[in-house]
Parts: sequence; structure tokens; C-alpha cells
Amino acid sequence: MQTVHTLDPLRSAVAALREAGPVALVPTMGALHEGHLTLVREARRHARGVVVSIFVNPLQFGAGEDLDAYPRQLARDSALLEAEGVDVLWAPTVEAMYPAGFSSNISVAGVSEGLCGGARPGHFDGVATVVCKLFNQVMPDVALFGEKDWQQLAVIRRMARDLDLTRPAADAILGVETVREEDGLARSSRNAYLSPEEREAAVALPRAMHRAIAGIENGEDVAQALEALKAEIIAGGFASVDYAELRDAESLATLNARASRPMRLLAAARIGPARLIDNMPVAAAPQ
Ligand SMILES: Nc1ncnc2c1ncn2[C@@H]1O[C@H](COP(=O)(O)OP(=O)(O)OP(=O)(O)O)[C@@H](O)[C@H]1O
Ligand SMILES: CC(C)(CO)[C@@H](O)C(=O)[O-]
Ligand code: BAL
Repeated sequence: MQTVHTLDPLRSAVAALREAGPVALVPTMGALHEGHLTLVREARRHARGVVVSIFVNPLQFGAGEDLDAYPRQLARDSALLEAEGVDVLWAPTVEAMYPAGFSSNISVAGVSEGLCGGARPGHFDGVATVVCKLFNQVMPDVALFGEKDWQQLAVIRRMARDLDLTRPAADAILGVETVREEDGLARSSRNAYLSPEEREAAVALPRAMHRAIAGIENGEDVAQALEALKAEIIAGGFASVDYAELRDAESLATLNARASRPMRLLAAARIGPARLIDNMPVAAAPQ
């Protein structure tokens, strides 16, 4: 595995990879876990060469968020990626990514509004801007993202369509199903912030979501089911719920009742120092 920290060596490394066949990109912020490694293994199924980026992107963190506390463990991450047979690790410095005078911003309206975009103003501008740069830097044939960050995936796909990106093309932006702990909690780098007691309590989030989905699919009133969901998350030991909403799975349009198109239940809640997110499919109402 070749590790590069600046743009010129990255371009040379990727050019050499491309000679052998299609290239996949897996963007991450590091502190790798089984979720990330699943993306890497999936990438290998779609390409000959695999590039993983690790960059804790300051642009997507709001004031008072965990930019400084975010775990940085490049040596450990590098060993994990090496063991997975990754070809290139792209770990740019902040200066390489945002040289002095950097002034551009990509803002994707619509899908980035509400949910995490509501709770974290400016977050998806930061994500879209850095992902657009990563795409231009690596020019991958395919890029892989986790469904755990469902709204992020929708924002990136919208950006790729709107800006006519060809590397990767919008339909080569692949979503990978959320990888979970044995008890059902979604794997996340931020789970590391939890004390053992908080970690045990955190499973209340996916459990309550499963119960709400069963209710909605059985015809329960959506507003009531969502209120009960929020109450159950709090009763489970969370301090607050940022949102718990039923949305159209693709457009992310708000739904107040069961729809006949695929739907998604999305939630974010805070426990101890962590803000955890999750989302799950909700079966469409019969036509
Ligand atoms: N449990 C998971 N299953 C599948 N993909 C995941 C999972 N967790 C993260 N990913 C994906 O890995 C990529 C990099 O994510 P990131 O480095 O932010 O990790 P994270 O665990 O989501 O961290 P955070 O604590 O910041 O949410 C994203 O595409 C994200 O959706
Ligand atoms: C896509 C991403 C790497 C952009 O910084 C980040 O938002 C993440 O890790 O999900
Ligand atoms: N996993 C999404 C990146 C973030 O929370 O900033």
C-alpha cells in the first residue's frame, strides 16, 4: 500500500493504478471499524484498484462540535487497510486539501435540508465540498458510501447528477448497507465516545426504531408512532432527540402518512458526549 499526503504523489499513484483497471474510492474520516472495512471489501468487487481517503474535514464540523476530539489513529488505520489489500491511502494534510486562500463552497439544496442538515447547519456544504474535491483528485470509476449516513449519500448523489460528474458517474456512487454491532447498534467511530453504561443504553435507538416501523407498517398513525418513538429513545437513556422522521427514501421529502413508495425512518439522538444517527427502511403501503 502506498500512503500519500499531497496531491502530486496521489495523482501519480492513481495514474499507475488506472493502467491496471477501474479504480474505486472509499472516502472516510478514519478511526476505522468494520463498517469502513465492509466498504473497502465491496470496493474490491467493483474495481481493480482501491483508494481509501482518510481526512477529518474541518469544513463539515460546526462551531462547538467534536473536530478536535474526533479520533485520529493513522498508524492503526493504515495497518488495517494494508491487511485489506488497499492500494493507495490518501491522507491529505489540511493544508494540502485547503491551501491558503481556499474560497469555494458546494451547496446542495433540498435533500440537505432538515434532518442532519437542520441539526448541523453548514454540515452538508462541508461534506459536498470535500467529496467533490476527493472525486476530482482521484477521479474514481466508482465510489462507495455507507447507508448509515443516508442523507449524506442522497446529497452526494444529487451533487453528482447536478454537476454532471463523470468520475464517478452518479450511478457509480454505491451505497452499502449499515454494518451493526451484535445488539443492533450501527457501527460508528463516535461509539468510542460512550462509557460502557452509555454503550449498553445506546441500543435503545435501533430497538425503538424497529418498534416504530412495525407500528407504522401495521397501520398506526405516523405522527403518533413518531412521538412514541422519541419518548422511547429518551426513556432508554438518551438525553435528547435531534429528529425522528419518516421520509421518502429517495427524495427525502417529508411524509405525514404511509406512502406507496419506499420510505425511510431516520433518527438522531444524543447520549453522553455522542450524537448517534440511524435509519431503516419502512415497507411501502400496498397499492
Ligand atoms: N456502520 C456502518 N455501516 C456502513 N457504512 C458505514 C458505517 N459507519 C460508517 N460508514 C461509512 O463509512 C464512510 C466513512 O464514515 P466515517 O469515517 O464518518 O465513519 P463513521 O463511523 O460514520 O463516523 P462518525 O462517528 O463520524 O459517524 C461513510 O460513507 C459512512 O457512511
Ligand atoms: C464522506 C466523508 C468522508 C466526507 O468527509 C464523511 O462525511 C464521512 O466519513 O462520512
Ligand atoms: N459520518 C458522517 C461524518 C460526520 O458526522 O461528520
